[in-house]
Amino acid sequence: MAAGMPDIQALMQGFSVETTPGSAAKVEHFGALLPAGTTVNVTQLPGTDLADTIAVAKRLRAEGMEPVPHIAARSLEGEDELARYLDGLVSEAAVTEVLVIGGGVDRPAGAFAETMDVLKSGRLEAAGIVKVGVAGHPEGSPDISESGLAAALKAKNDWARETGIECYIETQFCFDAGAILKWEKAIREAGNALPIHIGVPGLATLKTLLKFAQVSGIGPSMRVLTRQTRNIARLLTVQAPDRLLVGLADGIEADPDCLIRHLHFYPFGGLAKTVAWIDQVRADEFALNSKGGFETAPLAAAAAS
Ligand SMILES: NC(=O)C1=CN([C@@H]2O[C@H](COP(=O)(O)OP(=O)(O)OC[C@H]3O[C@@H](n4cnc5c(N)ncnc54)[C@H](O)[C@@H]3O)[C@@H](O)[C@H]2O)C=CC1
Ligand SMILES: Nc1nc(=O)c2c([nH]1)NC[C@@H]1CN(c3ccc(C(=O)N[C@@H](CCC(=O)O)C(=O)O)cc3)CN21
Repeated sequence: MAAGMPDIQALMQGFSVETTPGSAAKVEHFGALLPAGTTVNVTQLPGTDLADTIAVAKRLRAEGMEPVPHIAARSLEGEDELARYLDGLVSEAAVTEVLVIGGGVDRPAGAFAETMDVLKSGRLEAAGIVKVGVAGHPEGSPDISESGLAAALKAKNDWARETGIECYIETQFCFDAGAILKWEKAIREAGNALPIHIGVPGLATLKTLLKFAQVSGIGPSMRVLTRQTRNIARLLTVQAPDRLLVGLADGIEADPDCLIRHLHFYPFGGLAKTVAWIDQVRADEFALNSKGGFETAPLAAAAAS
C-alpha cells in the first residue's frame, strides 16, 4: 500500500453480512458466494417466526458459514421463549454468537423491554453463547432518546466487563463516514470500550436504499441519498459504498485509538452483487477516483442482478 492510500483492504478483513429468512430463500448456496467461516447475521424481524431464523442458521452452518442470529428482545414473550429459541439455535445450528437488539416493535410483547433484560437473564451464558453483539446508532434513533441510548450503552459495557463475555457493537447502516467517526469518538470519550462493527449498505439502487432507509428509520444521512434523487435517472443506478469506506479508512488511520474493527454489510436483497464487489476490493482490483471514492471493474453480468 502506497503512503497516503486509505487501507480499504485492512478495513474489509473479517467482514460480515446480514440476511433475512426471506432473502436467504433466494440464495442457492452461501458457501458458493462467501469465504468459508464468514459471519452471516440472520434477522428476527417483527412478525416473523423464530423457527425461520433457526432454519436459516442451520442452513448457514451446513454451508460453511458462521451463523449469528438476532435476538429481538421486545418481540419475545419471555424467558421460556428465549430459552426455547436459544435451545433451537444451539442444537440445530451450533450457534455460539448472537446479536441482541431491542427490536422494532413499539410495545414489548412480554417481559423483555430492551437488550439489557435479555443479557441480564443469564440465559445466554446458560446456553453456551460466548460472543454477543449489541446495536449501535451513529445517527441516533427515531425510537430512543440520546440519554436512553447512552444509558443502554453504559449498561452493556458494564455487563461485558462483569461477565467477561466478548461483546461488540454492530451499527445501524449509515451513509456518512464523518457522522460515524464523530459518534465513535463521542461514545469512546463517554467510556465505551467495546469494539465496533460498522453497518454498511451493500450494492443496491438508490430506490432500494431509500426504501430501506425509510423502514429502518435512518435519519440524517438520508439526505446524502435524497440529494441525489434530483436526477430521477439515478434512482435506478446501483450505488456502491466506496466513498463511505474511503472516509472510514482515512478516519481510522488518523486516530490510533479508534475502536472500529470490521464492516457489516446489509445487502438489501443484492447479496451476489455486493459480494462480487467485495471480492474485487479484496483482490485489489480497484482504483481511487477524484470523487473521494474508488472504482472497481464493471461487475460480470451474472453478479449484476
Ligand atoms: N439489524 C437490525 O435489525 C437492527 C435494528 N436496530 C433497531 O434499533 C432499535 C433498538 O436499539 P437497541 O440499541 O437494541 O436498544 P436497547 O434494547 O438497548 O434499548 C435501549 C432503550 O431504548 C428503548 N427501546 C428499544 N427499542 C425500542 C423501540 N423499538 N421503541 C421504543 N423504545 C425502544 C428501550 O426500552 C431502552 O430504554 C430497534 O428499533 C431495532 O430494530 C438496530 C440495529 C440493527
Ligand atoms: N430501527 C431499525 N429497524 C429495522 O427494521 C432495521 C434497522 N433499524 N436496521 C437495519 C435492519 C435491516 N432491516 C431489513 C428489513 C427488511 C428486510 C427485507 O424485507 N428483506 C426482504 C428482501 C429484500 C428485498 O425487498 O428485495 C426479505 O424478503 O426479507 C431486510 C433488512 C431492518 N433493519
